[in-house]
Amino acid sequence: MTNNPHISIQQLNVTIGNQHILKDISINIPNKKVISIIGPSGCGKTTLLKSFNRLLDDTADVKVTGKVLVDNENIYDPDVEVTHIRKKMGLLSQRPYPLPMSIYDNVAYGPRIHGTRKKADLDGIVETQLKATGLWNEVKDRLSAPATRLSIGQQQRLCLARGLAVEPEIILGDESTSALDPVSTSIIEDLFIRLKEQYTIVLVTHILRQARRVSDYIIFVYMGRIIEFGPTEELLLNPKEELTKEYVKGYIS
Ligand SMILES: Nc1ncnc2c1ncn2[C@@H]1O[C@H](COP(=O)(O)OP(=O)(O)OP(=O)(O)O)[C@@H](O)[C@H]1O
Repeated sequence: MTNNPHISIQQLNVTIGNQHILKDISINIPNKKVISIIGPSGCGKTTLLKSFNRLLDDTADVKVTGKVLVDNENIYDPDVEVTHIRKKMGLLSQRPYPLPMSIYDNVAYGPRIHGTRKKADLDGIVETQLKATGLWNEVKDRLSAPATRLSIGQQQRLCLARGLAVEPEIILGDESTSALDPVSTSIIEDLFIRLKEQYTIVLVTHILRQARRVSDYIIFVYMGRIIEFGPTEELLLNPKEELTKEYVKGYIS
């Protein structure tokens, strides 16, 4: 599983102020799988996810040491361009944040920034990505309507379509169904499962049932350290470490 990792984290340590948040993290994230990061509140899940696309750069008083190799390139090398890294990754946050513009323009936004100008090309991208996220039939007759008129679940799928439109390789999700109703949650989960044919997907989730439904592998984090990493069923049903056992006990019983 780790022969050809998409993301390889080596001796990553993150300190914010005088708090040591992530401690000696080393892990290989396999290509084109869904990986869930689980663990108790405050253990460092979001910080770990943010380290993948250098979103921690925006945090005051942060110190990052170690390496995060994406496609064998250390994204923390001083000469690496952050925009180049971010283009490889789409981030889906807890709540959908559609841009204050039409449905069409939300999806076309990224490609336009990256230089796609022709209407026919943009039309093609918009249709492809709205289809990929199962929205096309729901919105094809109102592409020029404001994105904010969509339901929250539709907005989250639109944000996913917007991210996919710049052709990332990796999708990062930070509790990206936590604001959604069960039906929309299930649609997004199904999308993750489908999209892993093309993308590596790393999700932070509090919901162990969701981790079981969607992921191939699970990373269990506790107090800033990776305690266990393994195939989903194995980690949830037959964990090796006592701490993992304790954490998943509630889920099993
Ligand atoms: N910008 C920041 N400034 C100071 N401390 C921070 C900052 N961001 C995160 N932390 C601290 O880092 C630790 C890990 O936070 P993080 O958000 O990564 O945890 P989490 O596991 O995702 O938590 P939750 O499940 O509650 O979202 C926490 O103690 C948090 O208070």
